[in-house]
Amino acid sequence: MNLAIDLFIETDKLKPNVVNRTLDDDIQANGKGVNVSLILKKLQTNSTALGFSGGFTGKYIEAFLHENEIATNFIAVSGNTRINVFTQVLQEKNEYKLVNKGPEISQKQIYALLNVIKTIETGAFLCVSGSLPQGIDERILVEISKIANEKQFHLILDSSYQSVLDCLNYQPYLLKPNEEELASWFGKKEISLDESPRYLDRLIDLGAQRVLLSFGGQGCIYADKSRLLYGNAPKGEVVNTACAGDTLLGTFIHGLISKEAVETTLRKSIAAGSSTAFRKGLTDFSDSEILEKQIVITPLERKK
Ligand SMILES: Nc1ncnc2c1ncn2[C@@H]1O[C@H](COP(=O)(O)OP(=O)(O)O)[C@@H](O)[C@H]1O
Ligand SMILES: O=P(O)(O)OC[C@H]1O[C@](O)(COP(=O)(O)O)[C@@H](O)[C@@H]1O
Repeated sequence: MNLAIDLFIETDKLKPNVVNRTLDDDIQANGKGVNVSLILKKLQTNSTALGFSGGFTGKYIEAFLHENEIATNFIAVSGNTRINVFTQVLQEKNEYKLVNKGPEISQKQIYALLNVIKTIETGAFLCVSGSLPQGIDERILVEISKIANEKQFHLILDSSYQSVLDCLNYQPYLLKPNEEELASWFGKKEISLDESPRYLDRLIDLGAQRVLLSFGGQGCIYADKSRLLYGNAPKGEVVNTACAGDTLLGTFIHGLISKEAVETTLRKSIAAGSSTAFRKGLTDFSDSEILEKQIVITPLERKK
């Protein structure tokens, strides 16, 4: 719902109160759902991007999607679609991620989006990713889950909000937390890779049909009722981890739509996510084969 332009900056140093001249910069049409649509398109799967679009920044994203032959059905709002800033500071080896709130959305505009969602056909896939712009209560996720359950379309949720747990009553098709989100849902500071399977099992017991847990440089775990699989992440030089999760998810959704074996899809998705982490923008899948060779998919034992 919350489109974004990502401004990516590379700088040697970042010092307060002086002019910091940067080494490189790049502007990318973005937002979690937009990234999923872009990745699907690179894999020859069509989608329609939904959400709220405002001002010149919203128009830039719409134009970029159209250039890439991706359909859009955005609700126009006043104010500007946000610009998020990602700064790579070379001397520090640190990445600073500044993510803004997004424009204010009115009740009428929220209803307009819900009405679009109500027209989604049985068997289709709806991916709801990322933060909500201002004026939208997180309970909208529960409302969307209810609609998905009634209409029987496949709902994918990539969201940090606590309300995701209430969505589980409506059996969402797939959840994509990272380790921080999983920990916060269960009121914990952190959850290690080893500890995570039992929390994934709890999400499945509560109603999630499948969960894809991303673990940054440690890779990813996939869980459904019958399978629990782990894939390591390949090694490489990290350039910009923003959008790695969206790449992983977009590639995974493509695999689910194509009814590929889950082990194959998991390997391809981790490779794609890492490929995005190893460059400035989204992967073009050119290094997928090489990265996939480093990934081993291992079944994990379920602890009772
Ligand atoms: N440091 C890293 N090294 C290699 N791969 C990475 C790294 N960080 C992220 N990735 C890849 O991107 C995927 C998603 O990363 P993650 O940071 O967990 O997502 P999110 O952005 O949703 O938090 C990982 O499963 C992995 O494949
Ligand atoms: O919707 P949110 O949670 O505010 O995050 C938006 C940001 O997430 C990203 O899409 C990246 O997400 P991931 O790193 O999880 O793949 C950014 O590039 C974008 O600016």
